[in-house]
Parts: sequence; structure tokens; C-alpha cells
Amino acid sequence: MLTIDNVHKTFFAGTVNERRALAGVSLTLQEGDFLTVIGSNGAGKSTILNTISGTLIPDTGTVRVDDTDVTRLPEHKRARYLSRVFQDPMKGSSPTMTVEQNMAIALQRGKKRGLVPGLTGARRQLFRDKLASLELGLENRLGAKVGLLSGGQRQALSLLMATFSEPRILLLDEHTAALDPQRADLVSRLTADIVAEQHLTTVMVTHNMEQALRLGNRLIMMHEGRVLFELDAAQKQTMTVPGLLEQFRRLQPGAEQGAFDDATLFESVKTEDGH
Ligand SMILES: Nc1ncnc2c1ncn2[C@@H]1O[C@H](COP(=O)(O)OP(=O)(O)OP(=O)(O)O)[C@@H](O)[C@H]1O
Repeated sequence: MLTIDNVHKTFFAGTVNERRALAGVSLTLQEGDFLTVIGSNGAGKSTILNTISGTLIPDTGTVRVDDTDVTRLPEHKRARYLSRVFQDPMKGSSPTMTVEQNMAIALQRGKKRGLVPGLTGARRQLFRDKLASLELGLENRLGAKVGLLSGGQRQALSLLMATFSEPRILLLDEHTAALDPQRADLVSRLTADIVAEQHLTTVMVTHNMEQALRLGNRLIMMHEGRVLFELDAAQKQTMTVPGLLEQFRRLQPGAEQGAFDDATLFESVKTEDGH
């Protein structure tokens, strides 16, 4: 249902600042696939998400959703079928509006333009039920300003709102990276539950290899604008974090482990190694 074909993107081409972000990336996702994307800094992970969301138009190559070529479709026109959760918990909701006002807007997303629906009793009950599933006590705080919530609560709310309209494609952009480990774990579990329940086609970028192995049914490792290798569901089951690093070193013998200089990654390596 999502096909990315030989996409290239170079920033500031032909100048001293030239940066090749994507150098021929191709991917095909079936309905309900949950792809996790890992890779070194500057590998092109965010650029591939931006290409899917329409934030960036590739230099060459195509992006198709079902049978429609959306390569040059502007971002706002993709909102009908696409939702995204960002790393920054402050990004997905409005701090000066209440929990229920934010949810009412999210409910309206992707529908025909019009006024945001009123907050009827039935709608409030729907919001309460959805919030209760987060198990954060937010169902009792419908009237609270979102700016008063913790980062973890806010990110869980963003995830809920992003999936309200059951988008065709869900993009997760390191959405647990800014949270403390406990909250990251909670949002990670909520992600797995919501994606499975709605059978959402999902692309998640993460620096945390352990999370990338745990979530989803497919994984790609990117490096220097290319897909270095790909794992299917069965291969993911048996793969370990040291195994991923080993694979990376084998395919990129010149590259140092320092390419992965993220603290979360080293935490997971330590856990796997048992020290
Ligand atoms: N808007 C931009 N303008 C100029 N260069 C950019 C822009 N966005 C990305 N790049 C460059 O493209 C390359 C790929 O960047 P990208 O952000 O996609 O990598 P990433 O894998 O998400 O990295 P990180 O893990 O550090 O976030 C990098 O060299 C980056 O500097």
C-alpha cells in the first residue's frame, strides 16, 4: 500500500554544503506492516519520513500510496490519510487548550472542513473511554489544559490523537526519545497496542535498537542515504542488538561503532551483553 521507489534527495546540491540525504531508497509496505527504521546519525531516517509525509519533495523517485502517485502532493493534502507523532511532546497538541478540546480537533482531522464538533455528552464519553485505555488517569482530566500534563502524558495523548481517525499511514519520528525510560516504555507499549488493534501501516524511526527489534514486523538499517539491510518478522525474532551491530560492521567494515553514538543504544547493548 506504500511504495517508495528509488528516491534520491540531496540538499544544497552543487555547493560546498552539499548533503546527500537519500541515495536511492526503495521500500514496499503492505497494509498493516509496522516498519522500524534505525541507522547512524545523518543516515537519512528523518528524510525518508519527510518524503512520505510530503514535508520534502524528493529530487527523483516516486512515493505511491495504494495506486496514487503522491510524490509531489503537498503535506497538507496528505493529512487525510497520514498522521505523525514527533519526538517533541510539545508538538502534537496545543498547550493552551484543554484535553477535550485537543481531542475534538483530532477527531475532526481528515474529515471535510467545517467547525470543530461540539462537546456533546456522547463525545465526552468517547474521549473518556479512549483516555482510560492509556491508564494514566487522563479520563478524569478532560477539562485540564494540556500544558499542565507531563511529557509522557502529553506524548501518550498525541499518539491517541494521531490515531483517532485511523490513518492509512502512521509515522512515528523518534516519538519516545525525549521521555524518561519508564514513560518511553509506556508509550512504546501503547504504540504496539494501538497499531495492532487498528492494524495500522506504520513507519517508526528510532535510535533505540532494542525498541526497533521489539516493535513491528519489519526493520531496516539505513546508512549514508541507503538501506543497508532489512529484516523480516522471522529474522527480527531471532536478532539481537549485538547481532545488528555485527551486521552493520560486516556491511560497513570502514565504519566505527561510533556511528551509533546514542546513549539509549549503548544502554541496550549493555543490557544485551549482561553488564
Ligand atoms: N533540511 C535540511 N537541510 C540541509 N541538510 C539536511 C536537511 N535535512 C537533512 N539534511 C542532511 O541530510 C542528511 C540526512 O539527514 P537526516 O536528518 O535524514 O538523518 P537521520 O538519519 O534522521 O539522522 P539523525 O539520527 O541524526 O536524526 C544529513 O547529512 C543531514 O545533515
